[in-house]
Amino acid sequence: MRIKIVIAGPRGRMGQEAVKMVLDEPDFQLVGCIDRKDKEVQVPFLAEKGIPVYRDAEECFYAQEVDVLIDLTVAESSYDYVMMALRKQIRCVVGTTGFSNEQLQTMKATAKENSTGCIIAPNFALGAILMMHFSKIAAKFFPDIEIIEKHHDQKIDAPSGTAIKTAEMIKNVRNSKIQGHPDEVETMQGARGASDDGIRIHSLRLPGLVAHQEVIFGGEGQTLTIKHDSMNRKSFMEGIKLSVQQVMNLKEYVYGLENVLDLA
Ligand SMILES: NC(=O)C1=CN([C@@H]2O[C@H](COP(=O)(O)OP(=O)(O)OC[C@H]3O[C@@H](n4cnc5c(N)ncnc54)[C@H](OP(=O)(O)O)[C@@H]3O)[C@@H](O)[C@H]2O)C=CC1
Ligand SMILES: O=C(O)C1=N[C@H](C(=O)O)C[C@H](O)C1
Repeated sequence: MRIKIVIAGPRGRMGQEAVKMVLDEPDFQLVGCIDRKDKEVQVPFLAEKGIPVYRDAEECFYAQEVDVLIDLTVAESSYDYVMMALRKQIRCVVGTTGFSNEQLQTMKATAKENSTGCIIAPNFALGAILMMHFSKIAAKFFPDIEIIEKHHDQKIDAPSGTAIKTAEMIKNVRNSKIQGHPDEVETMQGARGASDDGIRIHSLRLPGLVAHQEVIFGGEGQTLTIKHDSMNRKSFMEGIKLSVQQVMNLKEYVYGLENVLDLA
């Protein structure tokens, strides 16, 4: 039996790539898409294959038998789609970033209440998962850390979901630390970037970029840089594919792809 999938956000940069990936994967079946624009708006590949596009998520979930919702939209809509899906015991694979902690906690609780799998992955690129994993290891030895994330200039949220997740993973192994000079002064607001428990996060937005992150560790007489670059959005597709396969066997919420990979 093929896994029946609905994609939310099929016109987006990620959504278009995900539509191609799902259509190319013999074990997957794209049964519909959710798009906020009218049905007349053409989404590449969908019309010619006769795949229905729904403006209303409720209508989509009512009309189609769905195993997995893949959401690649914005936090505001994603939260509503995911909550609706989980309440109908439809598993979710979510790449969307920019959720509040409260939204994440509510989705977690709803997945549990409905015994339904939900993978929220701020980054689906396997290299990015390793970059975060290696950073967690390095942080045990080098507690002075700055994260520089660089993205295309159409990205809405800052810092990136990946940078937030990286800092969170590091905080699990590093004691709280105020970095830099204790009397440090910003003569221009924002010069030192954001601070998450002392870890500095800098967000660059430029045309020409896709998705890139460096985690820089400083120690006595040395620095260590762990860096990952996504050159295109195909880099995320292997992780989405894996998440769809894994979520079929899950009955709860998982935040981060490292939790379904064997990194030992
Ligand atoms: N986890 C990962 O590995 C990755 C995650 N991302 C994340 O995925 C998300 C999508 O990224 P990307 O494809 O570049 O973004 P795009 O802006 O290209 O696509 C977003 C899509 O969501 C739609 N959308 C926007 N607002 C709403 C709304 N209120 N209701 C319904 N649909 C809406 C947009 O429609 P419209 O055109 O009408 O605005 C568009 O089709 C982002 O959160 C991004 O951070 C991105 C890359 C990798
Ligand atoms: O918006 C993007 O493009 C990306 N968003 C994700 C994030 O916020 O970390 C993942 C990747 O960096 C690309």
